Parts: sequence; structure tokens; C-alpha cells
Amino acid sequence: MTRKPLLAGNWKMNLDHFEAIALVQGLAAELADMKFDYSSADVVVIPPFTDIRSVQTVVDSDNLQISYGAQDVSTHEAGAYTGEVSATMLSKLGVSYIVVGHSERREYHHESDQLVGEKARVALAAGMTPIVCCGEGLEVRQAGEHVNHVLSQIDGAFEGMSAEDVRKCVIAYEPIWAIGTGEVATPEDAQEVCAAIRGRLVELYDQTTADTVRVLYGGSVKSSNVAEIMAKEDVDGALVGGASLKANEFAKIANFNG
Ligand SMILES: O=C(CO)COP(=O)(O)O
Repeated sequence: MTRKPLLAGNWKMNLDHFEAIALVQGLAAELADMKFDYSSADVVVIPPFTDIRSVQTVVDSDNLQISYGAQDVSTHEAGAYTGEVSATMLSKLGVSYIVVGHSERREYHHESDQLVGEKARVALAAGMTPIVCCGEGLEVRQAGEHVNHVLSQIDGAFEGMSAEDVRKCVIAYEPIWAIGTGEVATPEDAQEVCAAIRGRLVELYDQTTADTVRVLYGGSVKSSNVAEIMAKEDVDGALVGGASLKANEFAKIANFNG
């Protein structure tokens, strides 16, 4: 079973739409210079909502093979939900991926596993790929409970979802203590949890489902550490924060095999 690597840059709340255009053009140019083979990995940028239309314009007009995503989605279809953005609106802009349940949204917006699951379903229903995030905080890791913690997040987010739908999802394991701290998990730490997630998919669904779903690692990924993390059997890609804001650095991450 070969799963195509996925390297996704989560820009978080950074870059206005002009800066977004420059970064996407810069990324495409860097990848072209490296003679990057787009059949070797999926390259995705995940800008703030306000940048998406501009990113779409660059991708379409320059015929780029870079895909783009959104960092969140409303569970509602339309109506009186001030400040929310619907899946239909995003799909209309050519969005392919939607990050759901990032630890920053779980922490600052009190998102539960159940809500994360609902957002994943809404993304799927609109034809987009949810990137379902999970990951433990430092105390949980120190107590040795990280695998149990992450598996309970997976159980909660995927409750009631069919195998057919789960196969269309991506899962991102992002230990909170490794996000933005410069403290990257070891490749073995990443492998341990990514393998446990895949094992849970076998239990909840079946081997084919588990073999199909891409499981990413996220947390202080850089061009200098991506290759050793990607070498692990159950790690199928990376969700990159800070290092995705520089064209050359993110291009090197995408080209980890080059
Ligand atoms: O949260 C992350 C990506 O979603 C990881 O962020 P950093 O790569 O900046 O640690």
C-alpha cells in the first residue's frame, strides 16, 4: 500500500492577501527550480480565509499544481451565524482541504471531539478533504497517556462515520508541546502515535481503511528534520506551521525526497 505523501503548510493567522500571492508564487518558483516532481507528493497551502480568493487566482492563472485549504469551517450551511464561513463557500473557491480540530481551535474556541467530527462531515459533504487534527499536551505526554489521549480524540471525532467517508479523510497528529516550540518530536515519537492511530482505524473499521488514510505529523517540522520523520512507516506527511511561511524552506520540505 503506497500512500502519496502530503506536505501541508498551515499559515495560521499570518500574511495578508498580497503576501499570500507572493508566497504562493515564490513557492511555485522554488519548486520549479528544484525540478520538483508533483507526482511524488501533494503540496498544499492553508492560508487564512481572507487570502483564499487570491490564492485561487494565482493557482488558476499560473496553472499551478499546488492545492489549497482552509483552517476551519462552520458546521452550518447558511444563515444567521455571524463570523462563520460555510463549506459551500469554500468549495466554490476551489478549496480542497479543511483543517478541523487544530489544537489552537480546541484550546481557544473550546472545540470538542464531537464538533470536530461534525466539521469533518460538513467538509466531506461538500466534497473536500478534512485534515482531522489530534494531539496531546505536555502533562498528558509526561504522564505516559499520550496514545490513549489521541485514540480517544480519534474515537470521538470519527464516531458514527462510515468507512467510506473515513477513507477520504487525512489525520494529523500534532503533539501540542511540539507546536511552535522548536521542540520537534523524535521520529520514533511520531511513529508511535501515527501507528497507534492506524491500528485504531483497523479496530474501528478495517485494514483497507487503515491502509488508505494518510496520517501526518505536525510540530516544529523544518527542512532539516522532515526527511527522518517522513522515513517512518506510518508517517505519510507533515502539517507545517512556521516553516511554511518561507517559500524556500517549505519547498525544501515538500522536496524532502529530492
Ligand atoms: O501547528 C502546527 C501546524 O498545524 C505546527 O506548527 P509549527 O510547525 O510552527 O510548530
